[in-house]
Amino acid sequence: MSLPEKAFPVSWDQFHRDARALAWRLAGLGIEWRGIVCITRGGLVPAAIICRELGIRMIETVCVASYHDYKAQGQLEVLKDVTPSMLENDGEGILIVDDLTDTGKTAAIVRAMMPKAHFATVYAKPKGRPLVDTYVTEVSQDTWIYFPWDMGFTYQKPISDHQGG
Ligand SMILES: O=P(O)(O)OC[C@H]1O[C@H](OP(=O)(O)OP(=O)(O)O)[C@H](O)[C@@H]1O
Ligand code: HPA
Ligand SMILES: [Mg+2]
Repeated sequence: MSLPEKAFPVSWDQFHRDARALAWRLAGLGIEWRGIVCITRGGLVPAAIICRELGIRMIETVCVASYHDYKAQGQLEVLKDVTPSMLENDGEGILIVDDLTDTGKTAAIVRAMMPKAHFATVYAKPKGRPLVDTYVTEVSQDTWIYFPWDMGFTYQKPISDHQGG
């Protein structure tokens, strides 16, 4: 298995804009949402922005973990299931939110819980894209997305140093 080599760093400002763009797309669908189910932990951040924009106040979580090591996916664990009221009518009217879909494994497990829910992510890689109904930006499979909550300020080498010039 090859690990993603390219980097796609995202600032707070960029993430806010992209999550708002996702909210605009979702608003355009004209669906009256029963509630949001966000996939922790990454889905908490876009869910906060989307529920504010769409006026949704019923927010639930499904707690899933898989990337225990940096860039490497391990065993997928559902740490907490979604509350039963979200599962009614196969999840119809429910908006599932995550920060991104990569291999699509997390999306597949949550979709199976609520097959009629609408699945939205801010970013999508090609393998995960078919599992998502609405997303904003696609990045290639060999790219790692660096989210602002995982980052700090560090010195950056000049580009010429990387080129060995
Ligand atoms: O499409 P996949 O290959 O399944 O990967 C996507 C998932 O991986 C990350 O979560 P992670 O399991 O790292 O947990 P976190 O949200 O707590 O960071 C990300 O937030 C997605 O939920
Ligand atoms: N960035 C951050 N977390 C992730 C990624 C990524 O590209 N893929 C799966 N979890
Ligand atoms: Mg996650």
